[in-house]
Amino acid sequence: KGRPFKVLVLGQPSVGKTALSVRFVTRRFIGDYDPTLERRYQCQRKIERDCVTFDVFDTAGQMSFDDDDLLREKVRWADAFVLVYSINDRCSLEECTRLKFLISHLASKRSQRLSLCDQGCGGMTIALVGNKSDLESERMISASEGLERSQHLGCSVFFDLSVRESYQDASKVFENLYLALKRRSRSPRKHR
Ligand SMILES: Nc1nc2c(ncn2[C@@H]2O[C@H](COP(=O)(O)OP(=O)(O)OP(=O)(O)O)[C@@H](O)[C@H]2O)c(=O)[nH]1
Repeated sequence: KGRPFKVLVLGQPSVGKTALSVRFVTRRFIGDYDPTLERRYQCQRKIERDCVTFDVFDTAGQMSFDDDDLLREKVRWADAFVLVYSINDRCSLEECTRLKFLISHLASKRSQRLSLCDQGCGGMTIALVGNKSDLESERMISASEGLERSQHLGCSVFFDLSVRESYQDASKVFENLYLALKRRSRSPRKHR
């Protein structure tokens, strides 16, 4: 109790990682940010009966992890992950797939080294988020394709949403991620 729930937000530049994190923490949609900065935000939410402190690490897109060491450090830090793509950019969805395999690889090395069952034998709690659904006319990835990909990648949470239009949806990403991790830690022996 009292330990923050640490969430790492990842994805290609300009998909809306900062917009999503800021929307969740402040309820506001803020249009433009300095793309070079990494930011960390904290906030508290009551979820079911728990008072949860969220620690959200919004990574800068440009460091899209060609450098494995940087990512390794962050994977070690995080309890759960949010992978963001933009529904009008297919490359950004492929980047989420790449990041999922990269973080799984780094996390499995971590649990092997420690030889412990960490959050369900190396399984990870991940949300896949397709952002900018307000740009319907530019859509390249349907919601059902996004959902299918999330299932294929073993993600616990999927949303096709617009951070611009919905605080509720942005907030649910983080809340559902917390609930998914909680469910999972209740059954720690379950393999994925
Ligand atoms: N139409 C629309 N634009 C959005 C939405 N969310 C974010 N944007 C815009 O997308 C652009 C990039 O948003 P950011 O939040 O800076 O994206 P990021 O992934 O943090 O980008 P980097 O910091 O470069 O990694 C900005 O111009 C936002 O206003 C959305 O839901 N709809």
